[in-house]
Amino acid sequence: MSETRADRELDHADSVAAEQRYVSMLYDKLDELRRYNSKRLAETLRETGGTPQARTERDISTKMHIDKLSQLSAVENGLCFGRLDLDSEERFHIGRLGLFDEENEYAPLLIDWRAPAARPFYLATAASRDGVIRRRHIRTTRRTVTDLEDEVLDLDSAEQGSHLGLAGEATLLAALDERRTGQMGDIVATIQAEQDNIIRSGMNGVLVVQGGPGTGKTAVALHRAAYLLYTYRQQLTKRGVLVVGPNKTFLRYIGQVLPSLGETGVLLSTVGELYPGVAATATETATAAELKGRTEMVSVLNNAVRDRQQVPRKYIEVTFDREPLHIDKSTCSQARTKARRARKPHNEARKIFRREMFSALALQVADRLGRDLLDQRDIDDIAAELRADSQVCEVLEQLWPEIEPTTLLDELLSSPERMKKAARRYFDESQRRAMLREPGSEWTPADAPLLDELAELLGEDDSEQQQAQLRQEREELAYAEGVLHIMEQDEEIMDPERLRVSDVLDADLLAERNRTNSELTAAERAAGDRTWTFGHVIVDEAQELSAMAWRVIMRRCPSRSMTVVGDIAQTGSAAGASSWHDVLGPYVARRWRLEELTVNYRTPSEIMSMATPLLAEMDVDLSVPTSVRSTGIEPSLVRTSEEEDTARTARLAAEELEAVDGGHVAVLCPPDRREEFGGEVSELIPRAAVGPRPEGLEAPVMVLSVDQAKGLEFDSVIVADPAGILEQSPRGINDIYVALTRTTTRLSVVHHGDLPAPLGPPES
Ligand SMILES: Nc1ncnc2c1ncn2[C@@H]1O[C@H](COP(=O)(O)OP(=O)(O)OP(=O)(O)O)[C@@H](O)[C@H]1O
Repeated sequence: MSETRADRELDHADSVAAEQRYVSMLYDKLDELRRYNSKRLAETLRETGGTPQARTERDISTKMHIDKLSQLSAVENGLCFGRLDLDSEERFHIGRLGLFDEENEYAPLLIDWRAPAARPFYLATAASRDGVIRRRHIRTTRRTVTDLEDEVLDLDSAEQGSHLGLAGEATLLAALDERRTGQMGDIVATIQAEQDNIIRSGMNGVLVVQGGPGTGKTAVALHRAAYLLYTYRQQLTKRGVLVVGPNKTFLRYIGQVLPSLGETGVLLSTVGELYPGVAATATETATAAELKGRTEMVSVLNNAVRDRQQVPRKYIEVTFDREPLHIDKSTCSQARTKARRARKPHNEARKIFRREMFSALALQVADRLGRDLLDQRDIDDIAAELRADSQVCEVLEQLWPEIEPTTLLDELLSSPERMKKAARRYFDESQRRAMLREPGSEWTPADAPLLDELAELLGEDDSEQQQAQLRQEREELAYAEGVLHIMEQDEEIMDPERLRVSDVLDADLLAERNRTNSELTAAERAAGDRTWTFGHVIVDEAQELSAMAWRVIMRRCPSRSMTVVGDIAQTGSAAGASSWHDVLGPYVARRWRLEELTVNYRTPSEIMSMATPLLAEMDVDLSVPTSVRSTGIEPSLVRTSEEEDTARTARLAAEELEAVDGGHVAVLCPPDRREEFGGEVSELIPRAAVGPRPEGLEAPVMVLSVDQAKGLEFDSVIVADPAGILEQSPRGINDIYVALTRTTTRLSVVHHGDLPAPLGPPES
């Protein structure tokens, strides 16, 4: 007898009910663990005194319970999302962390998605089952099971399978159709096979992940960080993992993904922030940024440092011991050669220069007094007097000053003479002029790698350490506040009657305890330390980095255990990459491996049909990713007049905001018209955010230039004045390509005059 629809619905309801029982049991287990850790933490925090060793042990156990609690609170949503039924009649539930049954020989109740046993959940196909007969996707809202999707892996399904080989297609599409929230979410429940292979690729060496827009490169990179931390925990907790992103807005956009996977020990940073103590956020011309990003700058900076190691033309006369003393060319020249030969950074070699100078000058003074009458002790005394003499010291300071990276770079970039001396072999006059600026100007992102390079050439100094210390203290405080917050949340869930943690501890006190026990995670310590080297480095939007920025990153990762993620076709900055080989060759020759992602999860096929022809215009040999979704919504072309285009765009933004019903809209326009469009849009939609402010991600509408929207996505995108974008960008077509592919659903192009050629033929 054939199964009726009603039968199937009944079966489905039974299955949902059975899964609900299992999932509820898992949440009970989670609560039990939270209660246990919370109690243990409260106990350790209340203990005082004891031997230093007892204190250290207590601190370690405090830290352990805190980490465990934050991990347990991170997995609250979507704790369990899958089940595997195997040929062997075994059944495993898959989720965000591992849970075990202590009373039953630690049998697994829930398998961490990163464990080898969970792998078939992502990889098994009907053609290659790996012992799996059924894969079940379990959808939940809070603690309630809302739906199930079963994939029976048999030959029938192998024949009917999705043409893109997608696993859990309905669950995947449901996830992709959700409104965007302004924050990237994790994809742990719906990782696809090609993504899983990259996530679990071995840690050593450089892995390059090339993929078109929306192929999940960022998502994959972050899940890979979580996977590596799980698999190589010992190695990586010591040195930490660094994720480098293009700007602060992007970092804020991706900031919740790792915590939602229970990982907090990862440092997210821009290249600029890797130089602690300096906010490199000012803007400058694209030309200046591009020139500063070239490798020639290494020689320029080297010259600029050597230019601070002077010898007088003849001599400089000072009065010492009421007699004239000549600080002469030959003495200085010999001391300088010795100091340079030591091959130490300038500020460290300075000590050698001074030591040589004081000894030589002491001999000069001794000669004057009659050297035969003096023994070595007398000469040492003279040298000591010279060291204490302010006039002598002042001259030596002029000849070989102690100098900080910020001072040197500021003086170099604001002095045509210094620039000429250091850069004339590499940059012509107009290029040098393009880099010049007022003394004391704010730092730009392209300055940060130069400061970092200079820090290497000059050597460490105290001020940098002090800044690092300050920053660390701030972070400790923020961390402690976070801990209290987590503990309070847990208390709220479990035991409202108990003494609140904040009644016995405050954030300052907890930060103080952390400071003394120095049990910060590697990532937290690394944030304030320029010389920190990481266990693994992940670089996102890697195509945008200049040659100088790559040098900073490579210095942070001498092991070259790296994941480099990007899309050569999306390179927007003139200093960015046009081939991975050019970028990586200088550091690892050909020893890097390439993986490609081929499926576009973000941009619907209707929009890719408009974006794809642009690839042909770029000088890149890349295939177009295939869209998973089509929405039936064609891109809309809105022709307007030059005078009207801002007002029309603003009206359209308001209409789109209604259409996306609680979703997010972006207006992407040429950089120099951002304020103009921003002003008009804000008048109509006061909550709109103009420019790349991280908190702008929460606004319903953002007005951005294309480079500021890199890596982000929106429910609706309006590309305003495409001709202006093409004209103003060093890689205009790439920018239009990026702009068109930021949308998950709706796209409009507002143009005056004919639509620029790459977007289609002129309208009749
Ligand atoms: N397996 C998946 N399951 C669910 N969503 C996914 C999956 N893979 C990617 N996505 C979603 O697709 C969108 C694009 O992902 P992501 O931003 O990582 O792509 P990208 O390759 O970095 O894009 P771009 O280079 O254009 O910035 C995101 O919303 C992401 O959550």
